[in-house]
Amino acid sequence: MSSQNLVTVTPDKDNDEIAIVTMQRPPVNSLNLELLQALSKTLDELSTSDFRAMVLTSASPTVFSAGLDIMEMYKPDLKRAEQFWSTLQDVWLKLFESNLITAAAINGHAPAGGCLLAMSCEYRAMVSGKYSIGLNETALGIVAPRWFMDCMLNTISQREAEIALTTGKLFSVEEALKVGLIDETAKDKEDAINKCLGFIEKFESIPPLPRSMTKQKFRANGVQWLKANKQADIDEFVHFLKFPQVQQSLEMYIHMLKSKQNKSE
Ligand SMILES: CCCCCCCCCCC/C=C/C(=O)SCCNC(=O)CCNC(=O)[C@H](O)C(C)(C)COP(=O)(O)OP(=O)(O)OC[C@H]1O[C@@H](n2cnc3c(N)ncnc32)[C@H](O)[C@@H]1OP(=O)(O)O
Repeated sequence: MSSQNLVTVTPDKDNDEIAIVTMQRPPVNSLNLELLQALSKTLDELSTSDFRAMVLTSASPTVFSAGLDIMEMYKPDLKRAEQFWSTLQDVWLKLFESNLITAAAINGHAPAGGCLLAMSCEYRAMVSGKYSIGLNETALGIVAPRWFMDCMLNTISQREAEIALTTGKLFSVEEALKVGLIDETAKDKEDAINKCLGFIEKFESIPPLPRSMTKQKFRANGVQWLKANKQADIDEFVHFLKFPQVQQSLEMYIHMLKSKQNKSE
């Protein structure tokens, strides 16, 4: 699949000022360099378009996004790893600070980088079911970067965030609702999108510029550090990938994912 098709943008059927942005990298929308590049390009295009709002969702029936593609971190080509991390930083900054009203219709699992994308939006409706969402990096033997943490702190309390991150917690849909990691539950994807549209409607009579400036001021603390330390953050990521223990943890995690599949056959 060409990178152009990894993300689609379609106007909402009832309101052409709202973009439905769909990630479609089967099987689980894991965020590899190409999907991140497609998201980055989409966010650039949206920022200069007539759309005033976007709903981020997924074409998978059970997964919003499985987070970063682990294969980008396992025995990586270091030049590509740099580009990968830099593109992830850009996607996060563009989404977190977007002038548009942003909402996530979380139609399935959203671990780690998937949770980051959802938390970067202003509103989250998640389909009920046996899905999970959270920053589970420590469970993989890796450490969520500071800006992932800042993003979670913009969403739930510091105490809940610290416990969740140190334990690598993946919240069930009910737990996520209880701590405020999501705003609403939905019965299916269409319902989740409708709930996001309901949130977007609240801004019908609010002028866009003061709205987006207010949002960006609220979010400024979280982004300042990354903007000032972009290269240092890339260097740290690449350095981190060189640790044998990190590679070993990733290898074990990949085996675990594959054996999980064998068990259910
Ligand atoms: C000191 C400070 C230093 C800081 C430096 C930075 C350090 C690095 C920090 C990096 C931050 C990382 C963020 C991340 O996002 S890591 C990724 C975390 N993701 C996960 O843990 C999710 C893993 N996946 C799952 O749990 C399940 O796949 C899921 C529940 C999402 C769906 O389950 P389902 O049963 O539907 O699907 P399968 O498990 O059978 O998966 C289908 C195939 O997809 C492959 N897969 C799944 N997830 C990933 C992934 N994240 N990356 C790559 N590939 C993935 C899976 O292996 C199956 O593949 P095959 O069909 O080939 O077997």
